[in-house]
Amino acid sequence: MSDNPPPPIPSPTKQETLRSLESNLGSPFTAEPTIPPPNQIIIVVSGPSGVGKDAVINKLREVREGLHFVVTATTRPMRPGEVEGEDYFFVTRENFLSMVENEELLEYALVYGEYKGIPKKQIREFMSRGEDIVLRVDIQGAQTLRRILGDSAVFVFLVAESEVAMVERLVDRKTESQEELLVRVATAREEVRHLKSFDYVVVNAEGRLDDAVRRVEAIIDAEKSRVHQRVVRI
Ligand SMILES: Nc1ncnc2c1ncn2[C@@H]1O[C@H](COP(=O)(O)OP(=O)(O)OP(=O)(O)O)[C@@H](O)[C@H]1O
Repeated sequence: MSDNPPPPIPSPTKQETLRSLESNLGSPFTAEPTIPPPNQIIIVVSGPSGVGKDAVINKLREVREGLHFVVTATTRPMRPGEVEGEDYFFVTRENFLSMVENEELLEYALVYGEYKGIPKKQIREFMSRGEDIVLRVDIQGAQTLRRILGDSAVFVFLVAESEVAMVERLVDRKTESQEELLVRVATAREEVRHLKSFDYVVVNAEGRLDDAVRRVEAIIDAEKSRVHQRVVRI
C-alpha cells in the first residue's frame, strides 16, 4: 500500500469548457455580432437665428467622422467668405422653383425673403454609404421636417444661455442690418415656444462652444445605442 495522494484531476481547458457548455446547451456558440450595426440617423440641428447653429456644426465637422452635413440650396446672395457647395448651393430663383416642381427637395421655405431647401438626393446618397445625416435648419424648417419625418429623425434645439447673449452674438457677427436684426430677434422670442416639439435641447453658452458640441455628440451616441432604432424613409 502506498501513501501517495491520488494525482490531481486536470482541470478542463477553456476549449473543453466551451465545448461542454455547447453540448449541454444543444447548439454551438456563434461569433455573429450580438446586435446588428445601428441604423443611420438624421439629426436636425435647429434654433433661433444667432444661437450658434453654424458654429456648433462647423466644430462637429472637425471633431466627428461618419457624419454628412447636408448642403442646403438657397436663393440668398453669398456672404463674404462663403463657398459654393460648402456653405450652400447658391441657386437662382428659377432653378430653385424647378427643383420644387420636380419634388427634389425634402422641404423648402421662404425665409426672410429668400428660398432655402434640402435636396433629397444628397441624403439618400450619403445614407446609402453608411453616413449619418446632419441637417441645419431654422425653427420653421424644423417644424416642417417634424411633419415630414415624424419620429424617424432626431431633433435638437440649440439655445443661448440668455436672450441678451444671443442678441449680442448676432450683433457682433455684423451680417445683418438694423432692420434685419429686429426681425430676427423678434422672431427668436416667438420661436422658443416650439421647443416642446424637439427631442433634445442643448445650451450653447458664451465661450463654451466645445461643451455644446460634446452634448450633441452625446446625443448621437445615445441615439446609436437605442434598442428600438429609428427608421428613416424618404
Ligand atoms: N458658444 C459661443 N461663444 C461665443 N460665440 C459664439 C458661440 N457660438 C456661436 N458664436 C458666434 O455667434 C455668432 C452667431 O453664430 P452662428 O452664425 O453660428 O449662428 P446661427 O444660429 O447659425 O445663425 P443664423 O441662423 O442667423 O445663420 C457667430 O459670430 C459665432 O461665431
